[in-house]
Amino acid sequence: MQLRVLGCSGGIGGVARTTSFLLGDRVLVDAGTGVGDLPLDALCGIDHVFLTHAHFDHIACLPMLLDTVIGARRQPVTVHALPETIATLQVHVFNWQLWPDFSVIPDADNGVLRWAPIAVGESCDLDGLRMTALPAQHTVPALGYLFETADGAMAFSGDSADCPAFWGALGRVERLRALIIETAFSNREAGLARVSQHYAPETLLPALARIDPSVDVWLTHLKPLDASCIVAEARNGVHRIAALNGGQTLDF
Ligand SMILES: Nc1ncnc2c1ncn2[C@@H]1O[C@@H]2COP(=O)(O)O[C@H]2[C@H]1O
Repeated sequence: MQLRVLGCSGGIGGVARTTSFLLGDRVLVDAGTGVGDLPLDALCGIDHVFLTHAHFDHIACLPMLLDTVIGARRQPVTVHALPETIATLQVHVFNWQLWPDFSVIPDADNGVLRWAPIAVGESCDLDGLRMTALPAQHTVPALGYLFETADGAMAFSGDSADCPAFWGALGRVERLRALIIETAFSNREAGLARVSQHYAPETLLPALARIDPSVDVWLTHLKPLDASCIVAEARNGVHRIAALNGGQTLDF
């Protein structure tokens, strides 16, 4: 299966788009601003959205995606997320003030938006792709995800500060090919990384020591002003470590 990076930046400006990955044709992971670059037929083909958390940079395009595709959908778009994330979006986004409640549009029995609560450790099987919710540690309830096919597995941290349970879960994964790990801040912004619950290289490197050297490490959610500095600080001489880029594809 192919993962296509629609967006992976920790900010905006120029070609930067915020977090969203397309797995195959039907599954979206997060719905940041990168979703808006997809052609209309690709938008209409999205059946599942897996959200890591409710922050704006990860959900910005979800409301407009639903409004755009409603006329082409025979089945709802299923949005998988923690119950707390769903509650936040129901109260603060799909509240008829910021945006209409698409879970009851066109009518209450046939909403184009279907909420599907998911818990840490829970899996969802979709045509040869297994999605498993992984623990994360952020300022709001958050998840990472494990993507598995018959060929291999890839893990995504979502937005997170150091999370021993995440690394523990990865230790039990067979055929882990790649890790997409957020490293939002450089070491000189370590204080901000701490309060906003993100990695900086100084907190990432000790955790990475637990990961087999054969696993490719892709850094994501880099704050644009510090991106090159973050990558330089994160190189550990053990793993292949590089910044994820918008438009890039990864096979797993
Ligand atoms: N005190 C703070 N707590 C949380 N986020 C903050 C704070 N100050 C600045 N931020 C920024 O707000 C952003 C919200 O989204 P992120 O978690 O991706 O990254 C966060 C930081 O860049």
